[in-house]
Amino acid sequence: MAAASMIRAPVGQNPRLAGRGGGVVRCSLQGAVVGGRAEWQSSCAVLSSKVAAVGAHSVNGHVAPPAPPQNGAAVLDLIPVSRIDGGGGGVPTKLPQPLRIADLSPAPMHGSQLRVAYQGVPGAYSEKAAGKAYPGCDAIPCDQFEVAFQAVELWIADRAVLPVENSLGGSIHRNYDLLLRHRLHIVGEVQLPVHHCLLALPGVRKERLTRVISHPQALAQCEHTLTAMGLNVVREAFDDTAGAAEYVAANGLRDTAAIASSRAAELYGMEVLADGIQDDSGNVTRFVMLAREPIVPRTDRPFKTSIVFAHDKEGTSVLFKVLSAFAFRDISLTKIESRPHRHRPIRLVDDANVGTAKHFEYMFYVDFQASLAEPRAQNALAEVQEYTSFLRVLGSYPMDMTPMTADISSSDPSPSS
Ligand SMILES: O=C(O)C(=O)C[C@]1(C(=O)O)C=C[C@@H](O)C=C1
Repeated sequence: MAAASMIRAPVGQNPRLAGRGGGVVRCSLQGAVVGGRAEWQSSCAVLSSKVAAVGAHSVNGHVAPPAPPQNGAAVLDLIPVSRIDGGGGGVPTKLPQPLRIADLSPAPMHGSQLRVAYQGVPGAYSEKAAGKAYPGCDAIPCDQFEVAFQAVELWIADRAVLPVENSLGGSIHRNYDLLLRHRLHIVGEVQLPVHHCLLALPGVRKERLTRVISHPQALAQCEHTLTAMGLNVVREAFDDTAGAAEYVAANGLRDTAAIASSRAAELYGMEVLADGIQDDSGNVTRFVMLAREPIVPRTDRPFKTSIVFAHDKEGTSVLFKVLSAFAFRDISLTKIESRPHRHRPIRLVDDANVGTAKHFEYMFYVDFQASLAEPRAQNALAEVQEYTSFLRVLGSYPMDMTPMTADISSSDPSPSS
């Protein structure tokens, strides 16, 4: 898997920089807004999500087609952007490259050279998950989940691989919300064993540490082990695990450790103070693979289908009826998640005698173990539609059947949809 340039949000939209009030910011990256998009003095290329939002489609000097073709669109090459001189000189160290014939060829559908967006920087677990999902792909780091969604929508990437749940930390709610807000399809899943290390600058001893930084999920997954190690120090959230390691290294922080992977230690010149610090040795994160088009569901291997629905009727029986539509057909549910209904978060129910009751309204996300190609799944969904006011199939895709103990670098390359 080749590393690629990073896609970043502009200063105003970057949660790493916004509202932290002296918290963790990555001082190694000097922010500047140039020509309507933010660029940082770093080795990474930058695409602002603001630019993406207004549809400028400018990537490192290249302009993507405003209305991408439906099939086999050209995928533009990401090259390092011009760097911004700290003194304001703005001397570009690398100019935009001319488009080549190869840049105009249709996006490959399998494996090598597929451009896969993930959230984080090289060394993040999401990068590893992208490599498991699409061996040999070009992994494209993005600074936010939302940017990874947009990168696929704007044809800058062919796929996105994003975490949705962890065996210790639970659901990654942000991605559930984004799945609903965007129109991408789930085309596969990968489950990645997550093995955390405590990283510090070479020569730093544990006793000197006053702070541990990492992704909130990683901090949660190591909470008890850190305490058992006597590390009752400040724990601070960072955008991703590898980014935390990079930050400690770039700023020479000798009082701060990061929780990240051993690959992050190698990449950023950090020392592993402790290995395997997750609270459970079977710590696993599940990622979904997203694409612009759905895959054709099949029945020759185990499939999972993910749906989201809402109902506008009162009472709990709707949920019961929906779930029984699967139970009666012997379809196992593997996951159920509820999120606040964005457009109608509260329902007021007037009761003449007692007053006004206020109920929260929810969107329900359900994963079930069947392919949409199976009549029993189609019938279950037809029934669910009768009970619900809104129903969307997020995807029907092959289940990740890789043994948990397998070394993913040598494992069966899973579904490459
Ligand atoms: O920060 C990273 O390295 C990530 O890839 C993100 C992430 C997550 O969002 O859950 C992925 C896997 C681990 O559970 C910890 C963090």
